[in-house]
Amino acid sequence: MTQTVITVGLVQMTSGKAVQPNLRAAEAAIKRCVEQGATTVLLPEMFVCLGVKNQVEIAQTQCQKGGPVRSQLSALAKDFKVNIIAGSMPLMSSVEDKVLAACLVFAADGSEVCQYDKVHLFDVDVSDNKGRYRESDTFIAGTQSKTVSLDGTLYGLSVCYDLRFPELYQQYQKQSCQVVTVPSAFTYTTGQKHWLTLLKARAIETQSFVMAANQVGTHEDGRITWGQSIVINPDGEIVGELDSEKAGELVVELDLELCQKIRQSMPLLKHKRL
Ligand SMILES: O=C(O)CNC(=O)[C@H](CS)NC(=O)CCC(=O)C(=O)O
Repeated sequence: MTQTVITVGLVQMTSGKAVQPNLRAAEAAIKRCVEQGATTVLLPEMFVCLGVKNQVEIAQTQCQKGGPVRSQLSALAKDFKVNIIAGSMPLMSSVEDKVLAACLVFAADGSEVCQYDKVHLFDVDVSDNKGRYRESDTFIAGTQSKTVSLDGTLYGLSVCYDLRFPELYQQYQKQSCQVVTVPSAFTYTTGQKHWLTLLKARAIETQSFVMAANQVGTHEDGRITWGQSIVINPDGEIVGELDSEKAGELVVELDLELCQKIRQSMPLLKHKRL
């Protein structure tokens, strides 16, 4: 049945390099979200392993189909009867020694229902303690937008640096997505400057809810991420947010009728000329 008000959860965590402790932290956080009524939970980018060099090995031995990560997430979804939009994890690609940054979606019956591969790779110099980010050294870019319907709500999927490329979200607007998801590991430096503004812009432009779950704090590889996981409504207002200091969960209600109301009173899609 299609619901007009849904309850969603976002997980903000400080992922380290080892897979199992990260998975256990994600599991505990998902459980807390479900206890607060969430029926769909979003995990951040690379919740499974952040800042590692052996992504290929992790993809092959832990994130492969039927492997420990995907079986555990599937079991979690089924046991807690919750949809899980699993931020991202490294998955094998058709290119040797390169992995995809994949956002897998698990429905509440435990089935894997969608895979979105991060399209824009973060090959950027940032004035922070790390300085140089070259995601394409280990990752290969996806090429397609992806939507997924969960309990009758249509979600448009993206990951982190994708947020800076509005044309991806314009596709989700054209497909009438009600929610777009942005699991992230935004740096502290760029997050402080750009995170909120970009997320608000995407919500206002697409007239949909934006759910953004971010990594937070100082990670094992020394990098610092921004936190401030947040939900913004189609009118650009903040529905709820976490702080930029510590791990936690955010559970909020989304009134999906607001998408329709806003789209009716200001029909951006109809007014598009280019
Ligand atoms: O590499 C990993 O282990 C996890 N992946 C990430 O941290 C990714 C790629 S380096 N980070 C971003 O895309 C940050 C984007 C950002 O901060 C911005 O757009 O300003």
